[in-house]
Amino acid sequence: MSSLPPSHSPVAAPRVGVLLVNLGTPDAPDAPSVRKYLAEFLSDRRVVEIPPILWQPILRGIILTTRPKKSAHAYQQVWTDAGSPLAVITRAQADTLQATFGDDMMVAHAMRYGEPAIGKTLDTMIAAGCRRILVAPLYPQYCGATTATVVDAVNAHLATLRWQPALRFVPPYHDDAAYIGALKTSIEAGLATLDFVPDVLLASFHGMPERTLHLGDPYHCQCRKTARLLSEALGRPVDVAFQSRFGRAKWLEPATDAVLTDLGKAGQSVAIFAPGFAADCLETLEELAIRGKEQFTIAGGTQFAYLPCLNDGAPGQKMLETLIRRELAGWL
Ligand SMILES: C=CC1=C(C)c2cc3[nH]c(cc4nc(cc5[nH]c(cc1n2)c(C)c5CCC(=O)O)C(CCC(=O)O)=C4C)c(C)c3C=C
Ligand SMILES: [Fe+2]
Ligand SMILES: [Fe+2]
Repeated sequence: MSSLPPSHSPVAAPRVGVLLVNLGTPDAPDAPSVRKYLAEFLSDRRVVEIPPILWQPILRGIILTTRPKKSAHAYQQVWTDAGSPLAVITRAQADTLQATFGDDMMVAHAMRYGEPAIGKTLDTMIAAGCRRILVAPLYPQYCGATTATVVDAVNAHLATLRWQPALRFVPPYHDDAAYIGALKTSIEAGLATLDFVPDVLLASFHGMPERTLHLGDPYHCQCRKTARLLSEALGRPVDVAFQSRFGRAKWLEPATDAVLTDLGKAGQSVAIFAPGFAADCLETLEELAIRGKEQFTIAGGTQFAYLPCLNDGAPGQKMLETLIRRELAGWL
């Protein structure tokens, strides 16, 4: 540092950085905060592929005037003293990895929508000396609406920089032995706490418009492959359903709510879990554990269990460490 001319901007010692990225969540469980979040999320052309000239009037005129109040009510059911579950858990995942890797490496987290924003977090990492950054989109199954939009946002920020860091991305891990093994351990631990043996194990993945499958998005096939490998690892069948339908288009089927209703009517017991979510969030805690249970019970079902996501538990953290160490080869 001492050899730099006085006019030279300060240069931190070089480090490797890891950036975990998840979807994002509102700042508070109230309608204005949810509106701000949904406006950013649903304006992403990777998420809603309708041309903006047609979509923006629908978004601004209908969706953002009606949905925020309803969604805020849903967020209130799952909000914690520390904040939105997705934010709390993602932060804990990054903090635990930071402790694992130690101070030679910097572990940060960011959200694709809302805070902490990807651009600002990359700036902080670069200012701290991260000249090599590994970005880990926390989506096991690749999807244009999730993984690709993270890659787009990171690259868009790099396009604004004079001095770019070297960049790598953790690839989708839907069939990785470390991921399947972590799911198996976590699901078996969850099943061991139940006072019944479920007739059906149901893996619920976030849905997508069906047309994305026909357009070549590998998401559907990767969800199916995860379920098949998990079924082989557990040594028993795993059924698949897709949740959280949004809008009027046809989405991937079968729909989770319809499957739960059918299982309730048939008098079958169920343990449901969401392997596509790295962290519990609105879509798992409210849609599955609360509303899904209601749908199942109203249909006549009696034995229902929701098993948590990998979150910041030991199996999930070990898996993230394994994936990250592998992708850092030659950098550490
Ligand atoms: C895990 C993968 C996800 C895919 C694929 C995905 C696609 C997708 N989602 C919407 C619309 C909404 N999703 C919402 C919440 C939400 N979605 C994911 C993940 C995926 N989405 C997560 C982790 C969350 C939870 C965020 C949280 O704060 O806990 C919402 C907001 C909530 C609501 O108003 O219902 C919407 C809207 C679309 C349209 C889409 C693909 C086209
Ligand atoms: Fe979603
Ligand atoms: Fe498929």
